[in-house]
Amino acid sequence: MQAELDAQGWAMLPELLEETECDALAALYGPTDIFRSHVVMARHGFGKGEYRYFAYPLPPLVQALRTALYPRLAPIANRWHQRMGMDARFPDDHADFLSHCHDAGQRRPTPLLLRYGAGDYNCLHQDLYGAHVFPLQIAVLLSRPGTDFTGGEFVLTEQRPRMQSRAEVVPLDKGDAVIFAVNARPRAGTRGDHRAMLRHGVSTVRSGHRHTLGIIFHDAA
Ligand SMILES: O=C(O)CCC(=O)C(=O)O
Ligand SMILES: [Fe+2]
Repeated sequence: MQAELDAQGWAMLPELLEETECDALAALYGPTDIFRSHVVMARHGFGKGEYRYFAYPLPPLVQALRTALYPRLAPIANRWHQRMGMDARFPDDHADFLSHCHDAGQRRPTPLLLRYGAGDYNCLHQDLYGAHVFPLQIAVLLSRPGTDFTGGEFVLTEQRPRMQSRAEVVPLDKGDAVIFAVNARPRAGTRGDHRAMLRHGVSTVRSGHRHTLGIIFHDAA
């Protein structure tokens, strides 16, 4: 996972969740008070489809994933920041990082559930919610491609300084996760490291329904 992240700025985590866990998470989607807000993407020009940010306390599985994945990523995040000449460093424990976010006024939870139907899509974007940014995030596909939906591929683009963008499609199956750079990643070049900028999005869903769980490690202002 670490070698792939360093080489391409993203890596797959196959079979992160069981089928039943995916179904249970997708079934949470709806107008209940386990969510703090509801975003209809077309209203903001973000695409078409909708999502809801979880409220605190997060559902136990989401909380457990966020807490358990963070310490595996923090050393990579620290190495990336060093290579990119960025000052921020990340503690080993997610609770410690969150208290820095909270002290800086970034107090609102960012894990989210997304829901797409036929014709929906998610424009290329970056999930930045304030000055504190943990440079890696995770998305888990909760639906089965080819069965629950068609189209709707997870897309990443990378832009190097003064160069054209390159796109990759991440071949996720139900329960698979992708770890990817939130904004910049270090890229080794002939004259040392430089920053490449990543964006992510979802191509148009052709049929059916597609659900995703997003885990972002910084909280929002
Ligand atoms: O639905 C997707 O696969 C993308 C979700 C997303 O933008 C995110 O998790 O930040
Ligand atoms: Fe996103």
